[in-house]
Amino acid sequence: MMIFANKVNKTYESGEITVQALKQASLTIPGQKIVTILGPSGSGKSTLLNVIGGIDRYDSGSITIGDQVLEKLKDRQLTEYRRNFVGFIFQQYNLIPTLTVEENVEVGRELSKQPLEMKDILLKVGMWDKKDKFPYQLSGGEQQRVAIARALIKNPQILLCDEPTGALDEETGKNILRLLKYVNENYGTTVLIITHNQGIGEMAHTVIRMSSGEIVDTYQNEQPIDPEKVTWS
Ligand SMILES: Nc1ncnc2c1ncn2[C@@H]1O[C@H](COP(=O)(O)OP(=O)(O)OP(=O)(O)O)[C@@H](O)[C@H]1O
Repeated sequence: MMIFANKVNKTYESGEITVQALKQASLTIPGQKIVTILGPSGSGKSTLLNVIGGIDRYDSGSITIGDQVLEKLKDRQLTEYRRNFVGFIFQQYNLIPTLTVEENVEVGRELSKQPLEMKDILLKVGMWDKKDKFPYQLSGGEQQRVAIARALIKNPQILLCDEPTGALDEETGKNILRLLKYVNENYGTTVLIITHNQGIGEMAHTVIRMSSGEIVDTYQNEQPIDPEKVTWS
């Protein structure tokens, strides 16, 4: 699903301070790609992900996802868009501690109109044999696999990942990147990955660099490398 943003602006007001988190941000991302968003802390990466994902509204400009123009959607339609088209993955996994692996993933399934099969998804992420465990009984990498399953079971067109490997060591992090690549190749999902790790840019089809709310650079990798070969930092 194609993502198209044109001159998007977003400001946050907190007290007397105004922060312009997105300044005239424009980009075009063809469908079914892996895209990484690089940039220093506070450069607007999460804000960009949140407006694309329909978590947050923007002040001006336009975002088109497939055939939906987000600023034209009413709140209820934006919620529907988010539920049916978008999966989110965060650094902190955000699993519900009192629910098992399967129950956590069920939360994602119930949100969607066209969910995938529970067993298929848990097998794909390698968590079927641990479906009755609780989050505290799992390693960080396993918890992130469950979070990915919860996002994937919705069968989203777009998977938005905010520092998905930020809390993981190199080996576990690369396993998660391999899983994201698998998802992109086998489900045709567009995968957007925010990262501080420049090396992750090498496995993407497209790299977007942000600074002070602006998209300063976008480039394509002719030959994205395998996640195993990513330089970790
Ligand atoms: N809800 C909010 N209220 C007020 N200011 C905010 C809010 N969210 C973000 N900001 C500000 O907007 C700017 C961009 O923040 P954003 O989180 O998008 O940056 P980022 O590049 O994702 O940073 P990081 O890498 O640290 O997560 C920052 O100056 C931040 O303080």
